[in-house]
Amino acid sequence: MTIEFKNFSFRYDALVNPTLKNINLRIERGEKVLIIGPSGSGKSTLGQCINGLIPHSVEGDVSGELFIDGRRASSMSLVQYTKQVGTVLQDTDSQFVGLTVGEDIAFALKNQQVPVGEMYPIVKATAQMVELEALLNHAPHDLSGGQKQRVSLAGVLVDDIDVLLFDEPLAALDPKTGKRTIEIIDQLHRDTGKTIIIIEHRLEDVLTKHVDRVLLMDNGTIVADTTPNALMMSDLLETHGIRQPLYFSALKHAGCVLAESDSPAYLSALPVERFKQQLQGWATCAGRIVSLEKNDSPLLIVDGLTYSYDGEKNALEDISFTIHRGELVSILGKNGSGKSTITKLIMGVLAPDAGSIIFDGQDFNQLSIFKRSKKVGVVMQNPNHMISHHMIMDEVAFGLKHLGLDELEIERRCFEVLEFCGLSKYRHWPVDALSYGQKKRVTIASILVMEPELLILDEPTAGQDYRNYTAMLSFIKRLNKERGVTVMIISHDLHLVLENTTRSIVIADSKLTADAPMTAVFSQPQLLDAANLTTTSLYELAEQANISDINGFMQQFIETESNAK
Ligand SMILES: Nc1ncnc2c1ncn2[C@@H]1O[C@H](COP(=O)(O)OP(=O)(O)OP(=O)(O)O)[C@@H](O)[C@H]1O
Ligand SMILES: Nc1ncnc2c1ncn2[C@@H]1O[C@H](COP(=O)(O)OP(=O)(O)OP(=O)(O)O)[C@@H](O)[C@H]1O
Repeated sequence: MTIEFKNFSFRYDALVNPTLKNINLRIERGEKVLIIGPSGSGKSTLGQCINGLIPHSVEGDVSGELFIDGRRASSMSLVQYTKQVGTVLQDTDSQFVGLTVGEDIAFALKNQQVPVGEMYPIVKATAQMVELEALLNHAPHDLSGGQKQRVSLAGVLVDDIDVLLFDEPLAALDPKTGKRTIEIIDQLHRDTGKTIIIIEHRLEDVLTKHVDRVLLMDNGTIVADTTPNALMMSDLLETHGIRQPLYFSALKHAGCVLAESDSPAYLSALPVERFKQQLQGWATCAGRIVSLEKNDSPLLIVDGLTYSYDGEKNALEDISFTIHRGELVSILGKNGSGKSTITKLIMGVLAPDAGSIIFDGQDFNQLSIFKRSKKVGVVMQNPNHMISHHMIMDEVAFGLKHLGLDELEIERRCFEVLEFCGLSKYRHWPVDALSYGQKKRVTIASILVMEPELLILDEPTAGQDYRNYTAMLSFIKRLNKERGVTVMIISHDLHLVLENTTRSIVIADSKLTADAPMTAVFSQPQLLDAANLTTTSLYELAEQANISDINGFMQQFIETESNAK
């Protein structure tokens, strides 16, 4: 099945200017295409044109033509689209139709009129692919963020359709599941010859497997349509604010000169042997040992925390850790290991079955949710779960209004935070008119504006492009350094954790498995494996180049990068 856009433009009804401008693009049957680009550049909008949500569910003006398999898309019904294009959306919550995980996966099979007797083994095998078999009888809405994403992934894997569209499939997945997902998609592509379209910010993770073409979007247009290797050799990533893969940056820092024929887009294919000496030379400049500064000022002491949702299986088991004033700590772990549950217990949304939470010397279990929320600000994973106002400014100002501050002060603080979060030009916009990544920044702004003592960020960079990611992290770091806000980041983003936090707390299968400086965590493959984390491409590069002090190599990289900013 071919997809062809001819002089295609689209303008959302709510907006004055078109979001897609004069798109000319042909995707052949069986191609595997990656779409990258800054937040708000129009990637999801293009995806929605391919799966028919535009014009069937979203209103706006279309001009030009879109042909699906030679057929004019404007004459197709939504049902006709869904028979040809399967989608995994960025916001999985809006995608569930079944009461249980099993039903949800089976839904596509029902549509394909597969006999009930044949459904069960197919559902089970698909659930196994994405490690969901133990959750088949659970309600999708009771799952963790990453587990939900696996359910929608399984839903399209069983679909017998020609084109599979993945809109940020990795955003909520733990690194190992993310890697596995890319492998599954690749296998599916090779076995079935389906057309695969992946929209993703995590370029490096998608490129662990072959991709035929990369489309780079910016400001509603396709600014490059090229191969991954050619992309890497160009300055397009830098120009459009997209992060290069870590190993690629490290090679450049070490002065290695790469050519397109070296397959720079794929670490597995790179002739690392040739660069060994240079990398080793660069690594020996490092040789620092990172140790944490002693900090004797505990802010949050979690002791023996245990919680079960169903009274049978513990979602958290005897978790103890201390966060000191002024620290920037990360919490890492598998999907469903209990990370968000810790936040819910700290905030008082859930009460622990056992254990205590002491904040600034006070027993938090004795305080109301409201009192806790004045001290601890939480930014949840899914922005659509947090936003309750129609207009952006109202959303950000809400908490301050509740505190009874005067209008001018509210406006000043909101503006400052919106500016920091790269949102000031949108402040009078409705929230609905924002992309997912932009909405995420609104939720961060609405919490930051309250100036909490402890800020808990659940996946702050999911769905963010590198420019916004860097701006936001430098804001968080400034808050941390200059205003002394203590920060706890729950994340699957290993780059973020490695480069921005000093200590990592690792949870695996409801238990705490490590609490150590992050470079120490990242140089222990076994520990990472148990928590479904992966080694980063920096680690892999260092290993392939026989570098003995991998910890030092990573530290050297982090310092070089932060000096370059
Ligand atoms: N439902 C909508 N109504 C009005 N405008 C919208 C709507 N959805 C998106 N937009 C606008 O279209 C622009 C592009 O959004 P889109 O979701 O396609 O970007 P994206 O490249 O996928 O971004 P991200 O990486 O942040 O998800 C956004 O700046 C936003 O203003
Ligand atoms: N409301 C709920 N009802 C029942 N079980 C739940 C509920 N919320 C979460 N769980 C279960 O508790 C466990 C821990 O979930 P939690 O959301 O804390 O995981 P997480 O580490 O934050 O995962 P992710 O990385 O996917 O966000 C999971 O197995 C999940 O299925």
